[in-house]
Formats: sequence, C-alpha cells, structure tokens
Amino acid sequence: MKIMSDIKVTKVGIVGIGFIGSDHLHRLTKTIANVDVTAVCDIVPGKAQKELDRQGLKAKDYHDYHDLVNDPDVDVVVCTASNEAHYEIVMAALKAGKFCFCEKPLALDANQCMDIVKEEQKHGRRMLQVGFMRHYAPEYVQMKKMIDDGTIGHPLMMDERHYNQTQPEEYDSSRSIIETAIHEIDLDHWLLNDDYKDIQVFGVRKSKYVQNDQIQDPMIVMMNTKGGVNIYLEVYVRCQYGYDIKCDVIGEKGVLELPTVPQVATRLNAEYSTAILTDWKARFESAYDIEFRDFINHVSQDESPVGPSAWDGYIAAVTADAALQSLAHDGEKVDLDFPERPAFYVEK
Ligand SMILES: NC(=O)C1=CN([C@@H]2O[C@H](COP(=O)(O)OP(=O)(O)OC[C@H]3O[C@@H](n4cnc5c(N)ncnc54)[C@H](O)[C@@H]3O)[C@@H](O)[C@H]2O)C=CC1
Ligand SMILES: O=C1[C@H](O)[C@H](O)[C@@H](O)[C@H](O)[C@H]1O
Repeated sequence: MKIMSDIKVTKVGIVGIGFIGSDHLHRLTKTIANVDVTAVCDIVPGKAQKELDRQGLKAKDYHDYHDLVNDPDVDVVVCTASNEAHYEIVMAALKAGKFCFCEKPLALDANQCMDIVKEEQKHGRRMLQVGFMRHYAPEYVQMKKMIDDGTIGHPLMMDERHYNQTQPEEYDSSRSIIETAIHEIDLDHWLLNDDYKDIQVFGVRKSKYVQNDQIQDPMIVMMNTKGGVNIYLEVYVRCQYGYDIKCDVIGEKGVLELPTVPQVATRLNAEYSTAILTDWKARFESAYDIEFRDFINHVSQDESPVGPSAWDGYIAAVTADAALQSLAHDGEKVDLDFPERPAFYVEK
C-alpha cells in the first residue's frame, strides 16, 4: 500500500483474480496511491490466495463474492471476473451501496446493462465506472482533441484493426464482439462525437488457427454513423504475430493515425526490425494506470466516478447485440437507434 499523504485510504475488494484481476491487483497495491486491497475473491479455490502469495500481499480471500461485497472493510468493489459474472457482481455491489469498477463489458447484453442502469439510478448519483480504459490512453485523447479541433476537417472514414495474438480455445464469436470489438464499439462514437446508424458484421475466410466452430475469425465489423462516417474494423483474435491495434481516422483534409507503443528499432545483421507487443497489458498500461488513478481520486473523496458509465456500457451492449444479430444473418445491415442519454449520465 503506497501512502502519499493523509488522504483517506480507499479499501478495495477485487472479484476475479485472473489475467487482468492479477494485473489490477498489482496496480492497486503498487502503483495507485492511498489504496488498501483488503479482500480478494475467486470462484476457483486457492486461485486468489496463490496470486496474493505470488505478489507478496496479504488480504482476506473469499470464495463467495457476496462475502466480499458485504465486508465492512471493503469500500469499493472491483469486478474483474469473467463476463458472465459481471451482472450479478455489479448488482450486488450497487445493492450494498458500494462504489464499483467493472471491467468491460458491463454485462452480457443490453437487457442486463439496462437493469444495472436502473439499479444505479436508485442511488441518485453515479456509483459505477466501466473499464473502457482507452478513453484515458493519451494517444486516443490526443486524437479526439484533434478531431474536435477540426485538424483534419470532418471525419469521413475510420480504418481499424483489433488483433490478438491468440485467445483461449473456447473463445467464440460472441466474445470476439462483446469482449474484443467492444473497445472500438465503445470508443468510436466517442471519438467522432456521432451516434451509430447501423452495423454489419460478417466473416471472411476462416483462419486455419481457429480452434472451434463457434467462432468466425477473422470477422469484419462495419458501422455507419448518423453523420455519415463509415467505420471499417477487422477483428482477428488468432493473428499469431502479436497484439496489434490500428486506428486511422480519414478526414476531409488529412489523416490521424494511432501510434503504436514506441519500441526500440534494431539495425542488425542486414535487418531492420522493431518488436511488436503480444498483449494488452503493456500496450495500454498507462491507460489502465490513469483510469484507476481517476477512479480512486473520485471515490476516495466520496465523489461519483466520472469515467465511462453504465450508460456507455449499455450503448455498447445495444450495438454488440445488433452486431451478433448481423453476424447470425450473413452480415445483414442492422439499424441502430438509441434512447436519449438520461440527464443522470450527462457530464456535469
Ligand atoms: N480492459 C481491458 O483491456 C481488459 C478487460 N478484460 C475483461 O476482464 C474480465 C476478465 O478477463 P480475464 O482476466 O482475461 O479473464 P480470466 O478468465 O483470466 O479471469 C476471470 C477470473 O474470474 C473468476 N471468476 C469467474 N466467475 C467468478 C465469480 N462468480 N466469482 C469470483 N470469481 C469469478 C475466474 O475464476 C477467473 O479467475 C473480462 O470481462 C474481460 O473482458 C480482460 C482483459 C483486458
Ligand atoms: O479487453 C480486452 C483487451 O483489451 C484486448 O484488447 C482484447 O483483445 C481482449 O480480448 C479483451 O479482454
């Protein structure tokens, strides 16, 4: 626990100690100031304690997340469990009156997300932030400013890539949409300040690296916005070569290109090469740090979080539901229409 001043120490409980739960455990104990991780929980017996031991940490280890949520020594619940558990964990945290950070996706579909929106609104103030960390990535923040400033004129098209080096064998098309493409689905309308009008999702030749018949990999996601911008996104979760995120915004008079994380280039043995990252931990490390520093800074002062909200999670889920509908119907275009953002979720 890093104590930087006499600011109140925020007591955090983390549910789900897998890949990102372990990373956020390290982040909340070693990087973010004035946090005490007082409790962890994982449904796999011994998994959370093993990670505590690996990181040299001490905290209560619960098997049932209800015990963590209701522990008076937990002020804030961080949900890094598998997608299908988000809904119940977030609802339990809200019902217990606890601030909550939920990794994306907020929940499995729009109906679950709307339930969460309604439960949060009962508190009369925001209690929840969703882990769409790219809103905090300096490179995306700069892109949004340049778009808003008219640097390239009005955006016309977006050309994106979201490639994973690999994913677990059981990864299916649903997860490619709600777990992988969900980042661009959430981000792009924010970058453009423009709502989506329709979406199409279809497959191309399946990669030989596909490991089950429940996934279309690669897949193409195409969205149009109400302002007429066309968005083209390639999702490929077994690209083999690395973790590769591309975002080009083509405007009337110029192009914005998302930079990759600077890696040393090598000129050696008649070769010129630079490393490619292999996963999200390093690619978005600074974004995760900034995201959690912002979240903790607010909730530690008993202030509502200001990052991506349950409504953002709902909008992403409505779009993801339509994406899955399109994919199931050979890429038919699915129209999108969203309810107006409630004043509850309009930035003050
Ligand atoms: N923001 C980002 O860039 C990233 C977000 N994520 C999100 O974080 C979540 C976790 O992803 P990973 O860490 O990759 O998965 P993972 O499978 O490595 O970890 C999930 C953990 O949750 C545990 N769990 C499942 N149900 C539970 C329950 N009811 N109670 C307690 N523990 C439970 C599992 O045993 C597992 O240890 C997913 O929703 C994923 O979309 C994951 C990676 C990056
Ligand atoms: O949220 C994430 C990561 O940020 C990666 O971008 C995805 O590809 C991964 O599948 C997902 O869990």
